[in-house]
Amino acid sequence: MLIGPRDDTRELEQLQSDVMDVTQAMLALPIRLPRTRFYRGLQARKRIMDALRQEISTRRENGLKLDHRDDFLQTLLLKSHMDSPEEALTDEQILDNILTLIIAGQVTTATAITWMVKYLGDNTDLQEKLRSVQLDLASKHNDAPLTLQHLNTMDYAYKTVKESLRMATIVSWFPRVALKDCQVAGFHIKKDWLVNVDARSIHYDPTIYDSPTVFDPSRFNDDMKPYSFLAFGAGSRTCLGMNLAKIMMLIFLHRLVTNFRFQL
Ligand code: HEM
Repeated sequence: MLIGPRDDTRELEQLQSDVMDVTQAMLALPIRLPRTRFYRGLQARKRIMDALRQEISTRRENGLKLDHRDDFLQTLLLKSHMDSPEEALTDEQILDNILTLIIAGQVTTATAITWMVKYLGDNTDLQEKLRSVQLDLASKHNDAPLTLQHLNTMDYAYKTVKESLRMATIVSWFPRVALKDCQVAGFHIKKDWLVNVDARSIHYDPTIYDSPTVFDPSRFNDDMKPYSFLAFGAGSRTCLGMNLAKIMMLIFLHRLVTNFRFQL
């Protein structure tokens, strides 16, 4: 989707391991010494950028318009090719955009799906209920390939996705800098203070969610308090890939429960 399918398995494995190293470095102490997690992340980032640079130059050599790839890198390249020089993205900006989307979208979604499988494996009664709803939907759709319209009818599955995201809280906190003195819920916050929004604590707050440690998709039958569900953040920095992630999780869930029965 971002840079098209990779033909070379070794290249793909290297990319996956590099993405993992960059992700882990983001949570490491910033010590630039060989063998540290941070240093490994920097090296991995450089390898990813070099590989992407190589990909860009190959596509340019092949002639962008003749190279009929249907992925995000191609879209950015074609756009920068057609834009006026002042508006066009530089290669470095294109590379940064692709790397951001790989890092922000890959491990988050994979981790969210893994937790969803675990919660359903632990709660086989809910899994059974979901299976029956999804099989019923599949038969109504005559087992046709899934479309957005189909996904929009998957109410219980969507609540299962949300409940998994609440309990797993993949991005646990969002660091911010206060731009001016302000008050939040009676607390005085001074300009330049570092503030952490603790999404996990909100997701497990019993005054917001009844029995917060219980996996219960039906809790989302009721209207929610504003800012009580922060799996994708909130406000102007809300996750850019939120809808894509929800779609990927829904499709995975549908395929999983309509084909397998599992327990952990
Ligand atoms: C289940 C999967 C995902 C979760 C839980 C998730 C979570 C988040 C959260 C909490 C933020 C806000 C961070 C903050 O406010 O500091 C965020 C931002 C972002 N996410 Fe996601 N994300 C997911 C999937 C994706 C995907 C699939 C993509 C793209 C392909 C993506 C791209 C981004 C980008 C670009 C931002 C930064 C937005 C900005 O700062 O303007 N995410 N994500």
